[in-house]
Amino acid sequence: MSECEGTPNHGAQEPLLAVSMGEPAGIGGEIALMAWERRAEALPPFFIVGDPDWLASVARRMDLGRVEAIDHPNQAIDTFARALPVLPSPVPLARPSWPGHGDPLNAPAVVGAIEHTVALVAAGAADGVVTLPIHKRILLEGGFTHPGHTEYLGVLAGRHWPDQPARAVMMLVGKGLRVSPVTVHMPLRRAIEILDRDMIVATGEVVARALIDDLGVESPRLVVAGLNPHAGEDGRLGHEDQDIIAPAVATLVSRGIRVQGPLPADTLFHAEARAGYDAALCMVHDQALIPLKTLDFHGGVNVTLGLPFVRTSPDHGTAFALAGHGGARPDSLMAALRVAATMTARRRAQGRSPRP
Ligand SMILES: NC(=O)c1ccc[n+]([C@@H]2O[C@H](COP(=O)([O-])OP(=O)(O)OC[C@H]3O[C@@H](n4cnc5c(N)ncnc54)[C@H](O)[C@@H]3O)[C@@H](O)[C@H]2O)c1
Ligand SMILES: N[C@H](C(=O)O)[C@H](O)COP(=O)(O)O
Repeated sequence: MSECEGTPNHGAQEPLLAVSMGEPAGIGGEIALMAWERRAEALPPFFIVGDPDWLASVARRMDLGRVEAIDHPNQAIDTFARALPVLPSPVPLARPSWPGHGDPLNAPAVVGAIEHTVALVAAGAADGVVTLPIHKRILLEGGFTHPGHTEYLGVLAGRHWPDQPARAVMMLVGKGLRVSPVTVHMPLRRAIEILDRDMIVATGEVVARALIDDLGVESPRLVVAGLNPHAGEDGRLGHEDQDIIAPAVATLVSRGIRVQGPLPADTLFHAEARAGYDAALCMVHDQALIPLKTLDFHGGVNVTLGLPFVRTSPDHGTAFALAGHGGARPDSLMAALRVAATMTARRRAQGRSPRP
């Protein structure tokens, strides 16, 4: 497992990462400033896409870092040496933001920053996207219609790269573990209702491809978790394992992917089990994210696979209770920046980077 320890390639062209501002009332601003203060710890240069006044006020309140507005991403690398660069997003905040008090009226600015960040990468102005956490309920109350970044980034990929079919797949990576949920942000009851063979096969194919191309695993070994207790106990504790998951695994095997399953999920994540595979496909969100966040909450990184561009994120959310109080740790964001830099360097070496 190398993603979280990987150092960026400071070669001829340094990776430059565009970071969307996320929820302004959350901890995103302060962890970005903390990460900038620790830029000497093998962090790639990055700039925030968002509201410069908002970030400057976070910096003043928390006595953290320095902020400098830039007009174009090509100023970011020079600026990064003396201040955290902020490129104004085309959609300004509607109202001033207070730590811990998200405002749905600011949702268009939060979403606008995500959109602009992807547009910059599509235009070749940055290598990859890192997103600061959004607050999903507040965005939904503000009119956003997508349940998370992962789903929306799939839509934006189609908008900017119409000739490159994308299937956005969530993967969380942390020390010794990579997990991908097949169903993501939806009620558990609905996830079980819609789970089908095609979804598992499509997710498995994206994961296997990305492990090779983006994460440097030459011959990936996948495992697929069962859905029911003990993977259904041969149909006595539920039918999905036999009727849906086993046929999906057979299809993946027939397509040349090294994969086993369905395996009982309760015994899939202990140390010896983890040593036996490179990524686990899980059937529902929490089946994947609980083990990852338990093992490596502060080092975990959320990566979106299957896109024409690199996107990573810290594995945590807006942590409203911490915002403005100084207790937030920047570790997961720093890991996300390093993983994005490693992935973009790899894509550049393969001739797959949008940045010339
Ligand atoms: N990438 C993202 O945009 C993302 C990821 C996860 C959750 N979220 C969203 O964030 C919101 C809040 O979610 P939540 O409360 O379930 O999870 P959370 O990750 O915000 O907080 C969970 C716990 O971890 C702590 N914590 C989180 N980040 C920390 C950090 N950097 N340093 C120290 N402690 C930290 C919090 O104080 C809290 O106790 C929700 O709307 C959720 O959807 C967004
Ligand atoms: N499920 C993710 C997690 O808990 O880390 C989180 O909601 C972020 O998802 P997006 O990156 O799709 O917003």
